[in-house]
Amino acid sequence: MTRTAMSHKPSVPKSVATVLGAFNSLGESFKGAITVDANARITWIDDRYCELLGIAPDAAFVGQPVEQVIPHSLLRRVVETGRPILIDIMAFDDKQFVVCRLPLRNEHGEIQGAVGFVFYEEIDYLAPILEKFETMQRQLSRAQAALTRERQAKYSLSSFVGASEVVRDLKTMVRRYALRDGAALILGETGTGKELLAHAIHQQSDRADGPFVAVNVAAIPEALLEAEFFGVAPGAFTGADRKPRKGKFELAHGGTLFLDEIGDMPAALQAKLLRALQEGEFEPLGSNTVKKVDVRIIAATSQPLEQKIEDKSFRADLYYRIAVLAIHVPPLRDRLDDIGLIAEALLETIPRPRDQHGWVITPEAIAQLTRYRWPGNVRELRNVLERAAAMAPSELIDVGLVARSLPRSANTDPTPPISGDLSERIAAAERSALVEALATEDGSKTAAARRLGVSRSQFYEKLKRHGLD
Ligand SMILES: Nc1ncnc2c1ncn2[C@@H]1O[C@H](COP(=O)(O)OP(=O)(O)OP(=O)(O)O)[C@@H](O)[C@H]1O
Repeated sequence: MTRTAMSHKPSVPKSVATVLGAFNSLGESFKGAITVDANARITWIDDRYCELLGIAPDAAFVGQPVEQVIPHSLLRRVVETGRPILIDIMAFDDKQFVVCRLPLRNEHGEIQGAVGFVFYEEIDYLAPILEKFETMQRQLSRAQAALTRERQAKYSLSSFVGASEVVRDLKTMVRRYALRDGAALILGETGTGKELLAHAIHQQSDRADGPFVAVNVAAIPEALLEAEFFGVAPGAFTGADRKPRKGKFELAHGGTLFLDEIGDMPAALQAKLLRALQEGEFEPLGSNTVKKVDVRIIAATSQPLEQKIEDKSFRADLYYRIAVLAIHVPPLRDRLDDIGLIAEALLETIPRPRDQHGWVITPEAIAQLTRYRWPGNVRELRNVLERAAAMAPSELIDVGLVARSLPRSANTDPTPPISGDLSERIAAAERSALVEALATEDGSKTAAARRLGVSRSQFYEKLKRHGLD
């Protein structure tokens, strides 16, 4: 139907007239009706509804999209889905009305349009429905507020504990990258704090007020990944799971999408992600219309992506797109100076027995922690401390407790705790450095010597002196 100004008053469609007669008998409670055509353009509005909407009955509304006259109308949904909305509540000013929307079909069952009826009911039997509606509205806004809080970044840069030089450099880089809006890639072993840094980048960026949405690519079954990322359009599936839902991309609109373990992303999804990054748009599953989004991607991986590019399991073009801002998080064994600070910060978060003030970790216990290689990094450190805390008879975490909480392999190193006079302490520190360098370099003496800045022969001589050869 074309948009025509109304020169004469349109008449009630025949199919509506009978129902209208019945509703008219409700008297004051019936507030009117409206009909639209198959394109959701208004074909008729009854006088009482015009009055309610505050428009003149002879206004030029015929032919206009229904939302232009009634912004929250759902009649378009009824013509598009062919499904009635038998009962609903719609607000006008400070009053709430009960509305009923039905599709109108021709004799072949084809959708011709829809009709909406409006009731205002002060009599008692609608009060429970309205009350329930208001309660649900309240619960919904509480749940939405909780969800918004949940989607805010949980950590700031100060949550990443550490004062060593590598960590200070890392934080400087994170601050710099936070101010740029491009995709970023965080690389590092498992448990090094990559997710924590992604939160921090978001929190320091102009997107801090927007959502922070995290997806662990490796944790989602491949068959569900696309729907999880890009959402599902209405009617995309005919099976049980046919509910339309938003994907993480859309949920992150205006904010940051953190893709953990991006190296595990299947090839087909990599192509879609690349397009979404390049064009800022994507198609939900089962839809042929594109959605535009404004999302910053921060990806993380503990796998060597270059190797995956070589064996063709990761797209080079996607890698170059996300690796423009690349951050390498060093493993914990490369920042052992920070272990005391990190351990103390982690202990603060471990519940302590009721009558204690707080955990106290002894210097010897910290020294013991620095002798381990930490393949699971800070996450493993937390586990070890939790184990020690669980065994502790008091608030004191001492070297014995730590030794018992470390994996058995860690305790095979017979390095004594650092104590005694200065020469003994220097000797113990040297021994510890030798063990540590060897562990970091996977037993390679040449690399360990280089790491410590001594010649190979000096290194061998020291190993011998400490009984480590
Ligand atoms: N420097 C740090 N200071 C304090 N806590 C840290 C630090 N680094 C990591 N953590 C804590 O260690 C745990 C693991 O960190 P996170 O999940 O960020 O690591 P990740 O590198 O993303 O791990 P994965 O690769 O396995 O996903 C978290 O509880 C985190 O809060």
